[in-house]
Amino acid sequence: MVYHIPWIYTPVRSVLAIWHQLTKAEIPELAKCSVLMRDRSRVEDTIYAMQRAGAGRLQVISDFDMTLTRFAHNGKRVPTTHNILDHRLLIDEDCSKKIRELLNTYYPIEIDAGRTAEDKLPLMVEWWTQVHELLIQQRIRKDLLAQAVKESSAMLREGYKVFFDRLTEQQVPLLIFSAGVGDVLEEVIRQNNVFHPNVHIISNYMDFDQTGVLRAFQGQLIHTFNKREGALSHASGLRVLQGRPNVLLLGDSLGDLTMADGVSEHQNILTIGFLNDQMDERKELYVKSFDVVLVKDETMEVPNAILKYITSSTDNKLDA
Ligand SMILES: Nc1ccn([C@@H]2O[C@H](COP(=O)(O)O)[C@@H](O)[C@H]2O)c(=O)n1
Repeated sequence: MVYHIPWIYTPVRSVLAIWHQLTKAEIPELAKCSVLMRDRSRVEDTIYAMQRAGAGRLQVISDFDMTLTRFAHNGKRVPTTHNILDHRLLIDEDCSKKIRELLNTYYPIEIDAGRTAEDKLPLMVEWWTQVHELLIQQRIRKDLLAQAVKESSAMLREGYKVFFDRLTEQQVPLLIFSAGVGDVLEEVIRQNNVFHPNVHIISNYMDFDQTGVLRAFQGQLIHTFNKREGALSHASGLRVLQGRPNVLLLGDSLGDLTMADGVSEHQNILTIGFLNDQMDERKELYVKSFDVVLVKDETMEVPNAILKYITSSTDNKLDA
């Protein structure tokens, strides 16, 4: 009502604005020049609302390849979970050549800013299906996967340990939702000592026969642009995620934005997108689509700072 009295309107608004500023999230990492935001105020309000709700109401949903793992290191591409399988122990030269040709054909399509997701979808199915067929023909042995991962240049982003450990300490579930290969993904996080009990994975898992030889892939294929289906069929059923309406979502592809579609009665969703490749072509689209965009940032610095802020109220309670 006071708002209807003009002379009181401005002071009340100013006091409210100052109060808002004072109580807003203070995260200096958001001021880095690699951080882009369409609406900084909305980002801060969302983070603040999540902080007030606390760690007990939070879940984190993250993509894996090129989101939790680096895109490049020392100027060289870091392998995805599929590419880790391109190892002499697992596949022969001819298969390796074919898989690389497919990557060179389809990866540019996956990241093409000029094509729609609908347009890309059948082509992604083609890519994944052909590669999985080739891998099955190679009769890959389960017992050799760990060694292939060990000898690969797979690398999680700098600051990954802080990220995984913080979530574990705060008992926040982490759902890794990946169109990569689940068995390889598990091995990467196991070898980095962060496969904690709060980590849940939805991915393409291999199906081995009794002798431990790859014979198929389990369940419905997950590729970059059908994560919504997986979110509705698998993630929505995960009991550990129930009663956690606030979501911190991390991805590197626009398809990753649908990973939280299975969260019922969500309250606050903050999306963070790593823009690793084709920066100039995709910047505008990413800023429109993700709340926070991290341009060519190989670290977990910003997600860690946001996470620390959101879970800081629980820290205080634990200290008390
Ligand atoms: N044969 C393939 C198929 C896909 N990729 C890449 O893996 C990424 C999928 O995994 P997410 O954890 O990011 O969902 C995807 O972005 C493809 O570029 C591949 O390298 N080889």
